[in-house]
Amino acid sequence: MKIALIAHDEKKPEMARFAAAYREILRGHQLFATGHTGQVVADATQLPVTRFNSGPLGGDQEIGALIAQNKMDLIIFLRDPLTAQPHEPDVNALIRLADVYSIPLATNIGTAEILIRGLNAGFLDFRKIVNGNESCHEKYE
Ligand SMILES: O=C(CO)COP(=O)(O)O
Repeated sequence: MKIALIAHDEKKPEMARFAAAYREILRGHQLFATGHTGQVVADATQLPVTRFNSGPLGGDQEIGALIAQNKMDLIIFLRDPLTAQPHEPDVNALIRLADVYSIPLATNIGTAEILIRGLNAGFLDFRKIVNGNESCHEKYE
């Protein structure tokens, strides 16, 4: 599965603890992240992370583009609800696209815990069917 990990600055320590705690689950998947979060996750886990631009410089939009192409299966986005973000429209756009394409998205650590354990338990296997259908469509186009 393709997993996007994103955290606003105040939530980066929480993301580092989360990624380290669930390293054994995350290592079986492809990890993507906005720029600084990617560095935090890579440092915490020593796992490979594909890093995009930093959020304020377009990283949220880059991940949103992957969602629109059906190339993202799970998003953990630890948002800071107490700090105004200069790129709030980009944050909202990413969350909107996750809703448009029905991609599981956690915006806080409580939901993130449930989704990562659900991933490990196979609850996200429906994504394989969605991805399989995409291949079928490509085959007949
Ligand atoms: O701002 C962000 C998400 O909106 C995160 O960006 P960074 O991971 O580069 O700090």
